[in-house]
Amino acid sequence: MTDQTMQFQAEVAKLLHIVTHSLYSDKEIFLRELISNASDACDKLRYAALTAPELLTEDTELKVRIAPDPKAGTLTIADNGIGMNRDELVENLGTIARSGTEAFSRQLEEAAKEAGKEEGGKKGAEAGRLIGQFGVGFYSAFMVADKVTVTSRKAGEAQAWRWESDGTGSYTIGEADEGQRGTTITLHLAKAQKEFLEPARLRTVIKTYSDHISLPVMLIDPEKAADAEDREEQVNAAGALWARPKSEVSEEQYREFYHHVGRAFDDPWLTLHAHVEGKLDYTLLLFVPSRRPFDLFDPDRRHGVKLFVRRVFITDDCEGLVPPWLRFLRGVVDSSDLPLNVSREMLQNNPLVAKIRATLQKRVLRELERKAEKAPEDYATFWEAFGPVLKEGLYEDREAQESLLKLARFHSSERDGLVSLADYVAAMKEGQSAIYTISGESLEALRRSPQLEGFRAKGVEVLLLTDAVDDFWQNTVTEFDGKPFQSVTRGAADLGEIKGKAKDDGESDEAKPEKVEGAALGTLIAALKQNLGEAVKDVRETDRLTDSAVCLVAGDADLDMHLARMLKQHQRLDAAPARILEINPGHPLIRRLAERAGEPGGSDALADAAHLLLDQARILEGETLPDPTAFARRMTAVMTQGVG
Ligand SMILES: Nc1ncnc2c1ncn2[C@@H]1O[C@H](COP(=O)(O)OP(=O)(O)OP(=O)(O)O)[C@@H](O)[C@H]1O
Repeated sequence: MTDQTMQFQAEVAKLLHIVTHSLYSDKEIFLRELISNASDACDKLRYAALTAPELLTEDTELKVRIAPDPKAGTLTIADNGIGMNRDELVENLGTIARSGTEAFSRQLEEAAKEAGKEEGGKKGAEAGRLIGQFGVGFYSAFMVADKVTVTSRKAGEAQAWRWESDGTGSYTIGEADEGQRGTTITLHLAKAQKEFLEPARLRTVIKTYSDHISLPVMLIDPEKAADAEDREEQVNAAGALWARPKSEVSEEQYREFYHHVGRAFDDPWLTLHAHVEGKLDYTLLLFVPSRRPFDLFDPDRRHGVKLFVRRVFITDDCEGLVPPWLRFLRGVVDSSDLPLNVSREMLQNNPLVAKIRATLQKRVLRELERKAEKAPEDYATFWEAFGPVLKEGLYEDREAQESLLKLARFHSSERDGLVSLADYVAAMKEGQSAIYTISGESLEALRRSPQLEGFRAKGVEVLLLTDAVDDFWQNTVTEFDGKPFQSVTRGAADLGEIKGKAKDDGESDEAKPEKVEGAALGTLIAALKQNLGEAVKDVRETDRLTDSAVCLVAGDADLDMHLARMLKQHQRLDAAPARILEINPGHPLIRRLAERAGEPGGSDALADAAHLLLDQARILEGETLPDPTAFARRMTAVMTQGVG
């Protein structure tokens, strides 16, 4: 059968173009990527052989072999792992079957464009980071090779296949003669990349990036005769890194292991390595990345912790091992108690796994607490990246709630930087009984919210919540340290009870604007209600406004306004419940309207004004008006009167 020519999936073609043209720095990482894949392939074979031992009856010493051939100008990376059949070659090396691919290639293109401008440098590293994060691992071969040939025979199958490409748009695939199990990747090195034929250079690269790989990585010396005993040299330390005592593992080794196991390019922000002994014996080697992976919120995203049983890789998809709200973790759990032949199905609802998870969770939270205490600024960068995910735990896991509330940080209306709930409580004013919050799309928008005015005037701190998850945990978590959470856009403000800044500053009550009170206020409120009818739930005075005339808030028992808006946007709610229009009795406009309302025929005369006030409040909320035409008509009428 002749070879077939196939086109790369569009995204792959685009990535390849970027990989071959724009990444100037760190070309040597191609070797790390290919060794990493080879090691994974051996892990997979070892796991498959647990239930199908015939797969591993011959060629039982799993290893990776690196063979430079200076005469041919090629570098070969071979493994005797699981291998790939034709369909798998097409699927794995011709497409990227992952969600988020498009967003990724866009980011990459931008980073690459910038890198092009400055020849490598920081942006080059940025592109490299993105590549590592996405794990386009294999394609990095094209950073150094003009042509790549992959031959592979899948364990348990007879036919070997050859895949070949020069990295521009298409590849060929056809039957191959070689019969060795596993995958052999031959890189036809580009002229400028011949350094990767030198054993000394290869040795350094392997040592640097792949020392932690648990199977032997052998380097073949092309100068030595094929039958020479010392022709093959093991370059890496081999042996599971996580099984070593902490004292014997260097920072660099942890980092490189993290890159391998986490498919990452950044430095780990936190490394947690523990041998747990007792009723259960297991080892944890976990990492918190320093950067947020681009697909953290992808609903299909899984956690990145691999499960091993006595050094044998079992799965990277053990659902119960890590709570979803810690899905940013990377690393390894190696258990001595689970049976080696445990199937992935057996792992579901497994009590041993649940126990490991409980300890893992506790340890990670404890480490985070330590970091938060010892290095608050550093912790703040972590929180910015992963706080939104951790906060999911507030409603998903009641047991973790208390620890998570301690770990949570928030932006505030009164201070720069992030504050903890303990900080907040310590700064509460006399007479203040609740922890005030406001949620919305962005800090800027929230800071402009009219609902904050009265709080600001009194120096009462309000936590500014901008993550989508904030609306949800607030329905579950009712209090911290005995203080209830209270949204300033829902229910009444009890500012009257709080002794605020104004008084502390010695400002007298006389300085406050004159307020509409008593019957006059009652008449105005009645007039507004009459004119607005069903459009509002209620109209009432408030002390939460100082500069604005009006604002909207949700009723006590209703959904908070931001949540209602979000649900409506996502078609999860037909119509947001009618809100309460609050008016500022000290505002000149409200005073003027109150006078007008008291005159004969006042209520009818205020029809336009009532609707304009409501529309204005809606605009302040960033909402679209239900009837813009009516708004324009009323506005024009009022302006005409005003100008006239
Ligand atoms: N040496 C190999 N042996 C067997 N399969 C391989 C080998 N190299 C790559 N593959 C297969 O090709 C797929 C794609 O590899 P690639 O390096 O592009 O990404 P990846 O390893 O899946 O990265 P990530 O884990 O970040 O998704 C792998 O998932 C694996 O299934």
